[in-house]
Amino acid sequence: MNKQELIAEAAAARLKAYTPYSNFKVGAALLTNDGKVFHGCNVENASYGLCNCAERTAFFSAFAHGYKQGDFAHLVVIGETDGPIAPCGACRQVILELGGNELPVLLTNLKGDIFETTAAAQLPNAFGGQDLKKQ
Ligand SMILES: O=c1ccn([C@H]2C[C@H](O)[C@@H](CO)O2)c(=O)[nH]1
Repeated sequence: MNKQELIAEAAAARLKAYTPYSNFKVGAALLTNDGKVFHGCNVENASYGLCNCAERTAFFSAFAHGYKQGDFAHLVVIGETDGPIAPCGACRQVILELGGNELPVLLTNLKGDIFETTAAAQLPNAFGGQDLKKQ
């Protein structure tokens, strides 16, 4: 699957977003090394703090289907932003741990602006499992 096809998957995922509160729809497409694509969309809730972003939805769905860090080839995220969408801090933390440092991340918008980065580049000096002292 090429980048444009994966962007199209993310755009399709975006249309499934449940956003009665923000009306801001985000889509994600997470490609696995064996060629499967997991869709993610943001899913909101009247209890605002329970809203889940598109990026985390995609990763959690992939993990629920048995995929794990090392199994992913590419993440694409799309939203209706002026420039390429910028994942929130919580998602950067999750993308890094579940996707791994080197995971290529393509951020885009409905106009086709593209920013290509990696999971680690999106969260410098990250907190991680290595920081947790074993008791
Ligand atoms: O990268 C992003 C940024 C925001 N949102 C969602 C969270 C919330 O539902 C809405 C507004 O913040 O957009 C995402 O899903 N991904």
